[in-house]
Amino acid sequence: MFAARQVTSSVFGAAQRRAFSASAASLSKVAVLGAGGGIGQPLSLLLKLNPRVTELSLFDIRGAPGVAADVGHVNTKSVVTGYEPEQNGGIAAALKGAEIVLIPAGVPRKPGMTRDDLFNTNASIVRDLSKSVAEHCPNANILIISNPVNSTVPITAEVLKKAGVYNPKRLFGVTTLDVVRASRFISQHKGTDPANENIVVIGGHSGETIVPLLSQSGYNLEGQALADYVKRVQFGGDEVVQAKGGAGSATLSMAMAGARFAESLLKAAQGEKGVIEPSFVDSPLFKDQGVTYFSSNVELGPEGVEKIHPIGEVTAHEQKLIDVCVGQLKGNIEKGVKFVAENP
Ligand SMILES: NC(=O)C1=CN([C@@H]2O[C@H](COP(=O)(O)OP(=O)(O)OC[C@H]3O[C@@H](n4cnc5c(N)ncnc54)[C@H](O)[C@@H]3O)[C@@H](O)[C@H]2O)C=CC1
Ligand SMILES: O=C([O-])CC(=O)C(=O)O
Repeated sequence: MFAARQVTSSVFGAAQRRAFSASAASLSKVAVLGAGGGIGQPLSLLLKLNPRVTELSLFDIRGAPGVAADVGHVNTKSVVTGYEPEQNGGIAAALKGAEIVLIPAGVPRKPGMTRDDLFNTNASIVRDLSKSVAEHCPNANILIISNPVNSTVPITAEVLKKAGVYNPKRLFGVTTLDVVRASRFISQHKGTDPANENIVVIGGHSGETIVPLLSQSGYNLEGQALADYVKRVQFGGDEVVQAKGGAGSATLSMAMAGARFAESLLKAAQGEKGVIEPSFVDSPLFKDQGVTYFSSNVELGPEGVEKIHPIGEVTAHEQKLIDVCVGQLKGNIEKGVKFVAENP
């Protein structure tokens, strides 16, 4: 459905659905926590369209059963169930047997806010949902969408560690949207087909922690053009927040990015080789500088993270961006770890 490098109109292709359902013998339950929200709804729809998903479990503190009833009428085979805390067995039933759990639960930004301004509300939401994951589906792949991702991923890791079920290969901060944007923006600049662009983006998921490595795709923008491009990738989220004027942040492009990541995990779980996605994971790349999580290209396999790719060659300008990123990330990660230590 979604190629890691491109999305095609084959999302609706009957022939492809038949081919997948023949090959996708395994049962794949996918759960969305926060399914009633701006991201959760279109994400649920895209997952319903994915023939690799056999069961779709939609949980929210409000609204998920309605979304499930609606999405459940789409004529694909997967079974959809909606859950609220006191309905259909609540979060325990929603999570039981899940292979992938996507978490877009939490508040979005309004103009003038940074992602870190969401910490006070979203940290406890992610902590509590992570406790439920630890209890009900500790072996699932966990995809954290809720912001600030640079801190919410460490929060989930700390919760899983406390529960004795932390598997660094199965925890992913979703930074796919940064690559989607970086690829789209360069295609607009150069007049190329965005489907053929796959700009490497590393670091984290907020402002200056987002580092596009344009040189690795053979592009050499310079001066103001380079500065403008980097700024647009780093602050692409703000562009949407401003345009929505208080009604939230990116939801549709994020749903596409989340669905693409889930599709890549399912492909890898079903034996496909060479599936690569960028993701914010427990990473050795900058551990010597105290940065325990970092986003870079990650090869996925049946066990989750199979290989973390090295950063590779960078220009002097990109190195400066990385230095700024690493300094900021360290603080974001420590904030998440400290939160769980002080608020278990
Ligand atoms: N990683 C990324 O690239 C991106 C992340 N985001 C983040 O995703 C999050 C969600 O954004 P939207 O969907 O636009 O927000 P939204 O407010 O439209 O939806 C959030 C949903 O979460 C639900 N929720 C709240 N607490 C919950 C709990 N304890 N359990 C289950 N559900 C709960 C709400 O009821 C609501 O339906 C935000 O934190 C936003 O910043 C947004 C865009 C991109
Ligand atoms: O900007 C935001 O707050 C939402 C987000 O993470 C993005 O769009 O990349």
